[in-house]
Amino acid sequence: EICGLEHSTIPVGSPVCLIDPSYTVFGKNSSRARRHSWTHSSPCSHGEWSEQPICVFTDAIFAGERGISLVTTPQRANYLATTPAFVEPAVLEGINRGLNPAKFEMRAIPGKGMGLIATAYIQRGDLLMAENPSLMVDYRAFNELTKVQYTSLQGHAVSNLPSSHSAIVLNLSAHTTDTSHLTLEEHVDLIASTNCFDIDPDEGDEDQHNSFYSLFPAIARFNHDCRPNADYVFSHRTLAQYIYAARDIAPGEELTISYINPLMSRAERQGRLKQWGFECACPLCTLDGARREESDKRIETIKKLHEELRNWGRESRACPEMAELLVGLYQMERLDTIMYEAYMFAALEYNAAGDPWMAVKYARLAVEWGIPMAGPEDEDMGDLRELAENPWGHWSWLKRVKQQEER
Ligand SMILES: C[S@@+](CC[C@H](N)C(=O)[O-])C[C@H]1O[C@@H](n2cnc3c(N)ncnc32)[C@H](O)[C@@H]1O
Repeated sequence: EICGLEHSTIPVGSPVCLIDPSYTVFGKNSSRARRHSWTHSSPCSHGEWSEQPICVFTDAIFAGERGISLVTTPQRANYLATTPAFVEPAVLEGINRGLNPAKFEMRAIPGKGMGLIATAYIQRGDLLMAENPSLMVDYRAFNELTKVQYTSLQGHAVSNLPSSHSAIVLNLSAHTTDTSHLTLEEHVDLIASTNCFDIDPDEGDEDQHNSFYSLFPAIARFNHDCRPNADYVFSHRTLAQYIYAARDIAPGEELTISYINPLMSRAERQGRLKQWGFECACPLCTLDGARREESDKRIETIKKLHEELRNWGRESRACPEMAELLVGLYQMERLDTIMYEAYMFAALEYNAAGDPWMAVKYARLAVEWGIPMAGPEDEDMGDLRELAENPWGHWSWLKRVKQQEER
């Protein structure tokens, strides 16, 4: 209990509990140390073995009074409050808004609850949504607190949001039709487990071990497909999740993302999706026996090729033909959301074999497919741009040839 407040019912806009600046990661004397005016910052819970309390921090005026609630330690809340999303509101321009004109709408989808259907032609790379989280729950809460403690904090976190925002959150799928018998805490916990994404900490966050379980209420309406037509990427700068089209999409098609790693066999995928509480009936999972087996074999080969292509030691058998095989297998498997990976491997192998023109072709393809999926700030994208500009000056130039000569 660091704020002396049990249950905050403080009106929006009243900074009621300023966190001790000694909790900031920058230290008391740093110019970046600052107190954030959380509009609500209680209650707190302390796990039996925890070093720090875990509290609810709500900024009800975040993102044009949309609001955001964090369940985390004071130190991490204060760190997040120093990032551009909080201190430079201009970076949030265009986020949390629908497309104009709209290119999709929410409809009931048989067997899946609600979902999103394209109403206009969408091009690969088009931005479909950009949204800040309503709720971010530090994994420390799950690791250090009892279920009663963390569900209570989650309940407060949602109640603290502006009422129109909390109503949207409480209207999300809780993966069970009848929620009338549930307490608020149980209801919020079910909503969180049905809809949250794991968001890894950024480089400046000292607590690198704990991700944030994060809820984006509009993005939560995307259903799963093992071969989806859209993908997501998170920006720590804007604290927003961005969804981009991974291929061209025709009106009438459902917009989907993958909730899991696509490079898994059907049995593995089904096992993982059962944890989300549903049996996947996507086109890939419902292939007939022989075609399903072929898909599984392709995935197995892709994983073996990854091992060879990632190995820059002398013992690797990697070569451009192997990378071409990988590109072909990705295409056969319709791995549109990660196609850039295969192009990246091909660019590096051609360059390492001393074929600059094929290297530039694949580097350009990797950047073209990768920017919407991995984000323009992604390190690999920077490396591939350098390769495309100057293959001879790139670290991979003739790398495999030199190794063969040394043998
Ligand atoms: C993040 S929500 C997606 C939106 C949800 N359908 C709704 O009505 O708001 C995840 C839940 O949607 C349903 N769902 C998503 N993808 C599905 C799929 N491929 N097949 C069946 N149900 C699916 C499951 O109930 C899952 O727990």
